Amino acid sequence: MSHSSYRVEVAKEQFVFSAAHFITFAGDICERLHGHNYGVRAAVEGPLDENRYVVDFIALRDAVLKQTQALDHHVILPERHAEIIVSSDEKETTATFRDRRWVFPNEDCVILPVINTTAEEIARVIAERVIEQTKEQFGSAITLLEIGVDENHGQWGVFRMSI
Ligand SMILES: Nc1nc2c(c(=O)[nH]1)N=C([C@H](O)[C@H](O)COP(=O)(O)OP(=O)(O)OP(=O)(O)O)CN2
Repeated sequence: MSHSSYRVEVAKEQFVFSAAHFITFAGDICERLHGHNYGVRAAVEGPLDENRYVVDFIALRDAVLKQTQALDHHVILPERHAEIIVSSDEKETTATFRDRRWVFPNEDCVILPVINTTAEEIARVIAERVIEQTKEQFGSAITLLEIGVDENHGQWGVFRMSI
């Protein structure tokens, strides 16, 4: 049986956010704090509406842009890592990994509901927020949302959710 679908994609030059992070990998290796100029793209699938749109890609563009701007020029920290412990007081946010410690002004930080601040996990958080932000406008029109986050000129983490 053949299968056909419609899809809109947005991959704009403005979808860049410059942010600092560090991840752990291979069990107990913890990167040094470093930055990336992250790129983002988004795609939505679903049937065509009365405009012959899947969704208005201007609305999708604006929703993605809001999320990239929220991350731009911040330090991205994980909320759910077992060993990177993040805590904030009224002024500062402190992250620790074993005997290492980083301290930042609160306003410089974005703490995300992720285990590790990988491109894949950042993509998931952006996807969840885009869905939340557009749910009234897009309603039940969309069957799939995909968000890609590029860490370094072609190294993409992609999250796809069926809706
Ligand atoms: N699937 C994933 N793999 C990797 C991720 C990721 O998010 N998902 N992340 C990393 C690290 O964050 C790493 O810092 C990637 O940064 P990058 O600068 O690309 O790494 P390089 O060591 O190659 O840096 P250069 O400065 O370009 O030499 C790793 N893997």
